[in-house]
Amino acid sequence: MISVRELTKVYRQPTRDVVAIDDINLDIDDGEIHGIIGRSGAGKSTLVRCLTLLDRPTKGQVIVGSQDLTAVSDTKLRNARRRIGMVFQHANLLSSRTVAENVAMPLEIVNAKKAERRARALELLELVGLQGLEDTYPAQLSGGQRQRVGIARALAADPDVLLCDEPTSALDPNTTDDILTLIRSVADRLHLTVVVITHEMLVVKNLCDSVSLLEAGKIVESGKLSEVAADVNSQLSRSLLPLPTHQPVTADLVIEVVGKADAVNTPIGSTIAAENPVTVDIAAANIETLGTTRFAHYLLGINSDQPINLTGIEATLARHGFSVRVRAARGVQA
Ligand SMILES: Nc1ncnc2c1ncn2[C@@H]1O[C@H](COP(=O)(O)OP(=O)(O)OP(=O)(O)O)[C@@H](O)[C@H]1O
Repeated sequence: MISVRELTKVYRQPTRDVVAIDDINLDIDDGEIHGIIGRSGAGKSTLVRCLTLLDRPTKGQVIVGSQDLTAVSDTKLRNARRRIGMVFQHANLLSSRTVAENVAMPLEIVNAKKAERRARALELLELVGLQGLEDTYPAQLSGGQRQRVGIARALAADPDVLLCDEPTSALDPNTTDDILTLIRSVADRLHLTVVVITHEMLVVKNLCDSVSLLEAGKIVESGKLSEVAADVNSQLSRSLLPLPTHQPVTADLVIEVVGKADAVNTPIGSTIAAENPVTVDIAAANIETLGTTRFAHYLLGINSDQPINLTGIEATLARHGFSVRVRAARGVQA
């Protein structure tokens, strides 16, 4: 379990203070993959540095397992940090060292014997699918292979937590998919808790169990992927299940609805019209699988020759687990 409590980082500048991280609270369960998504300047890099205590937070706690990293002395911190393996955007491998030597570097710091380092490196290289490449040099590898070496190196000291900072931002789409699949499989096999910092929704969609949205140093939304996706009012839901471009909708009532795609047996329009005296047009739709669940996001234009009972429509949709957001209403009963 990782717990972040009231984490705050203020950079004091001569003319003003910059609050880069603003009172963040977060709990990540053991074995969970949690994505923290934010735009440029949201505070992602600062958060990574504070989580690893490379930068001392101004206030707050970072608790890994039962150890409060903010409470340990600088000398003990080096040991405590070994529980967190780091994966970066660029693997930053040493070009003068072989792949196996790069993987084993964290073990040099703890004075592991040469044979032990080599054995561990070979084991990890097999885990990340690079068996046979142990004696090659980084320059002989592709970007994706170098990132695999970076992941193996992050696992060398047997961490409990993997902290991935923009792990796929420098990779092409196919290699991104491969690396995300690899992170998922090593996390499952080694029962790691993973924190992924990213600006790419694709990473959240394809890798994470839960997600937080970071904006101006604050977490403004957070939850299990399936929960945030199902909430039509959440910004994350709109990014996870974006509607395709569509014509402007003119109708008495225009609503967006999100829910589990398999929760309705008949098309959504028939489901609503069966219980309400209205006609329903689907103006746009997106059905996507997140984790193991298929979600549907619809934009619906609803018309009737009598005043529309919005509460009745919401009740029908709620019974099927759909959340509703009203975009425009002009023929709706008060
Ligand atoms: N050392 C520093 N001194 C002063 N301000 C800083 C410092 N580091 C970061 N900041 C400020 O803190 C805020 C968050 O920056 P940070 O680099 O953490 O964001 P980010 O989400 O990682 O952005 P990017 O994706 O562009 O790297 C920004 O306003 C930035 O200008």
